[in-house]
Amino acid sequence: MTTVIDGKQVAASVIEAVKSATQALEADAGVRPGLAVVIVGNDPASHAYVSSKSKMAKECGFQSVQHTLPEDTSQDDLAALVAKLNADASIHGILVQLPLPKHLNSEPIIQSILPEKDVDGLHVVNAGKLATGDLEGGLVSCTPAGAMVFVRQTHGEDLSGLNAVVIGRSNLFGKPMAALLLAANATVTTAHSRTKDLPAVCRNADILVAAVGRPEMVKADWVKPGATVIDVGINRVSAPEKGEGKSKLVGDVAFGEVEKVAGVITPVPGGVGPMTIAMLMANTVIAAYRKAGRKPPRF
Ligand SMILES: Nc1nc2c(c(=O)[nH]1)N[C@@H](CN(C=O)c1ccc(C(=O)N[C@@H](CCC(=O)O)C(=O)O)cc1)CN2
Repeated sequence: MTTVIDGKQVAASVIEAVKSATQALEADAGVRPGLAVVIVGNDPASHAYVSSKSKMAKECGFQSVQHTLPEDTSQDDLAALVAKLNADASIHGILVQLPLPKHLNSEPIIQSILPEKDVDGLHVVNAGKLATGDLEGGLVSCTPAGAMVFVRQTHGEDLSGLNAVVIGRSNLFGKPMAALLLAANATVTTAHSRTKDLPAVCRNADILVAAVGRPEMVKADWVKPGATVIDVGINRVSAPEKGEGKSKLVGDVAFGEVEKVAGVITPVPGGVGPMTIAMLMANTVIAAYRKAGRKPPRF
């Protein structure tokens, strides 16, 4: 029997743990976690994600601040806002929603966030800590941290002897996911658009993680029977079966056929996606604990 992971349910249990940790920190140190979310421009999907983040931060008991900047915001104005948030002692986490409008360069903006407030885990200091196996000292990118919760629930803490394949090598997901799997002792292959015979590489995986942004690319005959398949893709495709002009979300995995082969699989929607926001809340509470000189809980 294949297990279909319920990402909403797992995310809800992370959120409950974040709420308890927030209450404990306020009671113990008088500190309320503060999260600032910055969005530039008019992208509707980004606005939906940001309003979910701000709403969830409030639900967790945080001080939640949202900065909505116009499409024509300059690089200097955005940098000035980040500098202001860096200097604000009531803000423990800063997140700049990606992608930014095309005229802005995201890299210097991300690198200007103080590493201890970089709740997206994208600063080179946090990426470097993860790459060197320091999982306690830094902040880990939210989507891979969430995917890793599923992996731990399925296989436990120690992945010794298991082959893991991550398809995709982005800084936001593929590289940190590979580093997390390696830190848990898996034998890790990072595959990408230049990988030769990708289906054969994937068939070797006990844990297969797809993050390429190509709708339903991973087919049943790419998957080892019984493997754990984590789908990170979120692709909007047309769905004429739902009516003219209608669309639906699909992952990078052809769920209908892969479900019959995999041992464990995440759906899209309702798999890794909800964990992204839950782990952002977890990172914010971790940052607040550290600022207060307290040992943060593990999520
Ligand atoms: N600064 C960042 N920007 C972006 C990140 C990020 O982690 N940091 N990730 C994505 C977008 N994202 C959060 O920002 C995100 C994507 C998807 C979901 C989610 O819950 N998806 C649902 C489906 C939602 C829908 O119906 O459209 C699901 O998969 O079930 C949450 C957050 C890019 N930008």
